[in-house]
Amino acid sequence: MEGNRRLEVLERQLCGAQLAEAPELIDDAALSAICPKQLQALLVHDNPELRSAVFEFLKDDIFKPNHYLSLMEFRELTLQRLQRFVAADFGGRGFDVRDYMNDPRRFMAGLECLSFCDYSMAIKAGVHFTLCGGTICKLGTAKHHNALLPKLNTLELPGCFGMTELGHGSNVMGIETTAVYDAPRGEFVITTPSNEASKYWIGGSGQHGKICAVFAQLTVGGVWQGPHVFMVRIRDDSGRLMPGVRIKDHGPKMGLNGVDNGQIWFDSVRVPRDAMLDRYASVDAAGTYSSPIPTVSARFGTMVGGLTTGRILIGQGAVTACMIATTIALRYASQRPQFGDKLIGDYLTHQRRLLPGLATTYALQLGMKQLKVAAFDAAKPDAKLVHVLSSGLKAAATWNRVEVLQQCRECCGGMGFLAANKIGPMKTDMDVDVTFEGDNTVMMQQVARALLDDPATARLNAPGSWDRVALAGTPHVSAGQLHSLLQAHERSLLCQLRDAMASASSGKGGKGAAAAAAAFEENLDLVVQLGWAHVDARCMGYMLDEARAAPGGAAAGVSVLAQLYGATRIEARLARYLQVGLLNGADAAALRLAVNKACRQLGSGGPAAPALKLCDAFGIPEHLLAAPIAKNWREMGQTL
Ligand SMILES: Cc1cc2nc3c(=O)[nH]c(=O)nc-3n(C[C@H](O)[C@H](O)[C@H](O)COP(=O)(O)OP(=O)(O)OC[C@H]3O[C@@H](n4cnc5c(N)ncnc54)[C@H](O)[C@@H]3O)c2cc1C
Repeated sequence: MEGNRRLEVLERQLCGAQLAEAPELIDDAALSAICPKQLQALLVHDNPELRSAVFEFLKDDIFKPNHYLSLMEFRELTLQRLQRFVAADFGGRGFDVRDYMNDPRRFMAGLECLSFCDYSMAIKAGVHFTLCGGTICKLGTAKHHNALLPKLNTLELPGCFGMTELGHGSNVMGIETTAVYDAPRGEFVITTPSNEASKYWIGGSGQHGKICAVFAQLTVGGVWQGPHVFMVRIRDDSGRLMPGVRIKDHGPKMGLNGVDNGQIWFDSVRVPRDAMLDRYASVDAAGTYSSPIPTVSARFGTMVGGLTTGRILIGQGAVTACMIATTIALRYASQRPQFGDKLIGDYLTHQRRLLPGLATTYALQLGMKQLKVAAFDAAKPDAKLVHVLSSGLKAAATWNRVEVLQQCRECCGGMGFLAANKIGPMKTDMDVDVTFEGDNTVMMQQVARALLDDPATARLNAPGSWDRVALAGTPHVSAGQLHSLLQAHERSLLCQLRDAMASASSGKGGKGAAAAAAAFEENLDLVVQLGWAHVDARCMGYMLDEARAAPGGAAAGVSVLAQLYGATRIEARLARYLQVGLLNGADAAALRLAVNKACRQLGSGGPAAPALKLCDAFGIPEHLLAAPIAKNWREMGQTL
């Protein structure tokens, strides 16, 4: 009897793949209620006047794309663009690096707008203002602020950020450059002890940089104190290299060629005692080192923990790129027929390739919004939350960008390959965002580590089997079902990793923390999946919160996309859901049909497709869309 029932269940599950009917994800009434204006207010939520002023400023001819320039001409143009930016007054206050401390949202908003125009300009500005200027702001004290920030504001002192070395990228603690205090002369001596210790990839150092925030291992009175930051002049006012400084220009890269990256060696370069950024540690004239933070690792963690703005900007830039590329590709799809009258946007494959990316772009934009609230608005920011969100969202946003831009490029066919249509140059210029400001694989490990270190993890129960959330046979899949699936998926990974580490550390021959760390490494594939799972569940939660609080026309748009987002994130990781029993074969089949149906609802209808309204809500100014196929492809080569 029991055997028969099991056979029946098995049969139902196997046949379910054919029999499932499409449950509804999206309600048609919600689609017609979408209001782009209300949605835009929800998505872009701070400094509207500054944003409009920067967008207006970017109408100048100097910001028009020019794909015919040589490497050196492009670098020169990028520098000139930045000079224009620092000279602009943007309705009265201009752009001020001190806003990194005083008004971080304004600081972010000003720089965010540049990535709508050109990534080289955005990154050259980011290196100068955020990495160099922000480091001075956060790790320096009044003497550094007063002496350096006014010169950064005018670009009199183009700044660089010297953290990475040839031999030490992701492992920043391992850098080898040394700074030894010479008490009789009251100076630090900065040295590159080996070629592997040369500063590598340093943005702005190849040609234009004059000052660099150099990370070096500090020794005072023979005692090693760990990495600290020193402001070192690398070129004099007329642009000649300083004594003891050697720089090799990296030359052409696969993209981002408006930025002059370079490699730097320091040969016993002497800098005054004041060159050390001393907010968290200082050395007095007699050579006494002091810091309120007792250990090297805690001190370094505090120093780099204060520098998350750059990481947030990179994540936001990736979301912006997805907005631009998706808008271009969907607009083109809504006008371009192929095989008779059928618009390419009406093919299911097209909808399947573009619309999950649109939903993810919304999810990540709302995730970035919450990250900014956590990082900049709280009276006392929750450092752990900021760390988890900034690491996870940076990785998710940039990996998502890789996928979205590739799909958009392919969906535009040959037109996607034309530089004038913007997607291609964005793809090559931005490819590095998965690597810099924290390599994505390493970032996802940081997320997982923080989750596993949380004492609440130890109390999570891991059931023998996970409760299935039945999608097959229901007429409608609710947001609650999707969200609880995403959360259960995250919990399943968390429990599996926690148990693997716990049994390694307590098992026979286990060696406590070292054995747990080895188990973590043994399961790095799951570790990265956990990072993703956390971001997916959090973003879905943020979307649902926004939908509950927003006015009707915005709530409709967010909840429609939350449905597609949740469903497609689950679909992308289906193997795990099936493996742990959160879904069965019939649910998987039903999910596929539900996603197909939702994509049809959003993407069909040519220029009237609801997806286009959702793109309008990004509020991208027409002059910054700058792709002829986003306007009227039939006029290519004539008026466009
Ligand atoms: C265009 C560009 C501009 C840059 N600008 C600057 C700048 O201005 N200033 C600056 O200081 N730096 C800069 N960088 C450096 C950048 O931050 C580093 O490239 C980055 O930190 C990665 O280091 P890496 O290149 O040595 O790669 P590695 O750390 O060697 O990583 C190589 C590969 O190994 C993997 N890996 C590494 N460690 C682990 C691990 N623990 N577990 C699993 N996998 C691992 C990574 O995922 C990656 O795929 C720039 C880089 C580029 C490309």
